[in-house]
Amino acid sequence: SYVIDNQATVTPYLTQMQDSNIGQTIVDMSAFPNRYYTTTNGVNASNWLKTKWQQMSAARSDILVEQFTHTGWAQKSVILTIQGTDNASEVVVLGGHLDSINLNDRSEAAKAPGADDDASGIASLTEVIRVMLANNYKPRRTLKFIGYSAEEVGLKGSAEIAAKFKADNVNVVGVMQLDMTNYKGSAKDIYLYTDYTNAAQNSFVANLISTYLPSLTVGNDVCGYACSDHASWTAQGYPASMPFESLINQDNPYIHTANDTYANSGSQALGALKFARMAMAYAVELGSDGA
Ligand SMILES: N[C@H](Cc1ccc(I)cc1)C(=O)NO
Ligand SMILES: [Zn+2]
Ligand SMILES: [Zn+2]
Repeated sequence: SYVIDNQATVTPYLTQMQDSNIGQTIVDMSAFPNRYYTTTNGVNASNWLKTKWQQMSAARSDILVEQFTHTGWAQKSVILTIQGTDNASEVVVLGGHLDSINLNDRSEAAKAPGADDDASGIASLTEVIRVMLANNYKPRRTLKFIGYSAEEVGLKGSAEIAAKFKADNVNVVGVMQLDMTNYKGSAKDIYLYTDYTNAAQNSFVANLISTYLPSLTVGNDVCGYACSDHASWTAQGYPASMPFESLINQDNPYIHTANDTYANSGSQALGALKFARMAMAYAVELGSDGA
């Protein structure tokens, strides 16, 4: 249910979240020459994320980090699962994509740092995981953090994963997509996209922001097409939301080029921290619900 009743847990977690950690993850992840879904660098970036999440969660026997092998390309998606305690059959998904693209060069040596698109989203999710683990948080529902492969070439990774979840009858009660969280292109802080998403969950996310992050301003917009991995989940009938950094006509001009760098996001991660905190509130409020 969309009742907000975990302030005692969420509020202290939010204060522990740090932009410096998010910034470091963006720097580390955008150091790969590219993360394109068919290159060696792309495969290495996936393995790097798996190892990072595995090392973070090594002490927790209720946490599994695995890679999802896709059909027809080498770069795997990465899934970190925190098994729920007494309502584990209900699943909450938070995702971002780990691949990147340079539209002018798809070769092995292409420069596609993808700092904002979408190292920022992965870094935001990683800070959520870090603070949850630092506090030994144990959700009642199962939480799945997913770094999708091959988003840039038609949401291929999330399409396969969402279809598999549906085929396996997984009861996903909510999905949040973080794709581009660190470039402030518009006046407001967070824009909830209303197409290819779920209206009721979007209202819940807006309520989470006004409850936990009252200084942040919220807007709405539409993509007009299936603009990120949330659309793969919506296509399978699951409720998804896509909080985004800007209005569609003011999106980061550097994406999909060699210039999507941390420096061109202002060499800061205060923007991504806002999204990380929103994601934390979403994950704990939904994750803490019993059957
Ligand atoms: N198409 C998306 C970028 C993108 C997503 C939403 C909006 I609004 C504008 C641009 C993409 O490249 N995701 O990786
Ligand atoms: Zn993206
Ligand atoms: Zn992109």
